[in-house]
Amino acid sequence: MAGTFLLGPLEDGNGAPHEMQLGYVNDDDRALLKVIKFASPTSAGAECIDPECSWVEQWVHRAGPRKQIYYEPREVKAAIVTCGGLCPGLNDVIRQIVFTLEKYGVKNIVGIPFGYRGFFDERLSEMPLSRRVVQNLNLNGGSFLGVSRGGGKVDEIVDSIQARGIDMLFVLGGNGTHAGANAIHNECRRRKLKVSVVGVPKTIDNDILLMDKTFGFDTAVEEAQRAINSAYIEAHSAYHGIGLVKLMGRSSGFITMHASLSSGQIDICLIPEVPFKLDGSYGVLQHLEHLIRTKGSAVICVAEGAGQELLEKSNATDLSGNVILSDIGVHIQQKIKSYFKGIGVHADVKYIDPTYMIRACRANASDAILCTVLGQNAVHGAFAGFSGVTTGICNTHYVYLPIPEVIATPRQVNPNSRMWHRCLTSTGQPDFLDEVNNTEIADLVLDPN
Ligand SMILES: Nc1ncnc2c1ncn2[C@@H]1O[C@H](COP(=O)(O)OP(=O)(O)OP(=O)(O)O)[C@@H](O)[C@H]1O
Ligand SMILES: O=P(O)(O)OC[C@H]1O[C@](O)(CO)[C@@H](O)[C@@H]1O
Ligand SMILES: [Mg+2]
Repeated sequence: MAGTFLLGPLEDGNGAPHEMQLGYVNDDDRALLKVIKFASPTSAGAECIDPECSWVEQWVHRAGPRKQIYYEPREVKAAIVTCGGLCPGLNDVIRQIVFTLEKYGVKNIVGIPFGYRGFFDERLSEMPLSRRVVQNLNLNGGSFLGVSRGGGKVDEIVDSIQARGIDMLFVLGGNGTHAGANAIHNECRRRKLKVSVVGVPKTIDNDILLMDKTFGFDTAVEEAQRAINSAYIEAHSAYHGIGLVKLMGRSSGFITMHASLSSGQIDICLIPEVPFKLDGSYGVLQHLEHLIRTKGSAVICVAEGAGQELLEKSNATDLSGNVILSDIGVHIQQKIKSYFKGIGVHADVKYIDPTYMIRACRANASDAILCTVLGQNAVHGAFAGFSGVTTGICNTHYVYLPIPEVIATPRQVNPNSRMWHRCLTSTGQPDFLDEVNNTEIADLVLDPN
């Protein structure tokens, strides 16, 4: 059921609509996924398939509107769902999906409330969406539709999709949400349902593979700097002041690394990807003592997933099965206090945990643009007949990627990358490991993951 997509209500000189001849993406357009040819596996940030670092060209579908579309817009029912934790820009993406669907001529657009839960909790009703409803959503953080974790069997969700007559499902979420979206896509295929399931990756953690970044990340970094700046001011205004800021990042330290770099106020940056020890020689506490004795103050930025091996495990999980982490921020705060008490040196520790404040704010300008492009491309992808894909930006180009490829593992900071080395140069911190563990660094350097 292919048709022609008119690019908006453009008018000729006489006020009559006309068809845009340019501006479409050709189905065979591709973007190159990797753009560096590494000469050696030891080269900074290298990702190699063999010791020679053989060059493998990997191409992905270019995103954007196609001249031929797969659905008849007036017959389409489209649904949007937002799952997982909050992220700046969710409302911007919802808004752009609705705008773009309406441009195609889709009339039947609904929001599924509170994540996947909205598909199976009978107390929750779908929300009709239109330009009028979503017009000002971008002015606020959060999700207009609500979010949730956990629950819902894929079978039941697909039963619900079938019963509601949904043709296009736009799924905004992180790794877990995308795993769900892929399972929904597979089940729809198994039942031979003509449903396009298209993802838009959402995560302040920036932990989705293959993409330059995910929406919400820039805003999170910018907001994190406010907390870092407060910690810096507190630390520098106190006698032997130590500021400690904990930021989100369950398994990836991107927010912590980028906020540390951009603020320029961090002396010690701790992320999940790089092991460290607190006690003993080469430990964080000893370096902190050195900073207090030489500079008089210090600021530490730690990702929530860092140093988990130093803490007692709770083994508890959230509703989605994600491990509930022990609080590394509180732990470090206590360790600093008792260390300085033990050596008889005054230390004034101020601990700031801005995590939810960072996640709940509205998107900044650069994320607002990214959300606009991703939201619009999600709709173009569905109309092109794609399913089981997600939208992203790779090497500055907008593309569609198969969901399994981007969620195979969480994307992590490569400790051998130039960016981590820039961070170390900026903070001036040493490696917080003793000689025995220094072999672990060598392992990390050679491991592209
Ligand atoms: N493997 C899976 N198959 C089907 N559904 C899943 C799977 N993993 C997670 N989900 C569902 O996806 C939704 C979101 O998952 P989760 O809470 O892990 O958030 P997320 O999308 O990873 O976002 P965040 O980055 O905020 O953690 C939940 O409703 C969860 O039940
Ligand atoms: O407290 P919640 O809502 O489960 O979310 C916390 C999680 O959200 C994330 O930011 C991902 O969205 C993780 O880094 C963090 O562990
Ligand atoms: Mg997740």
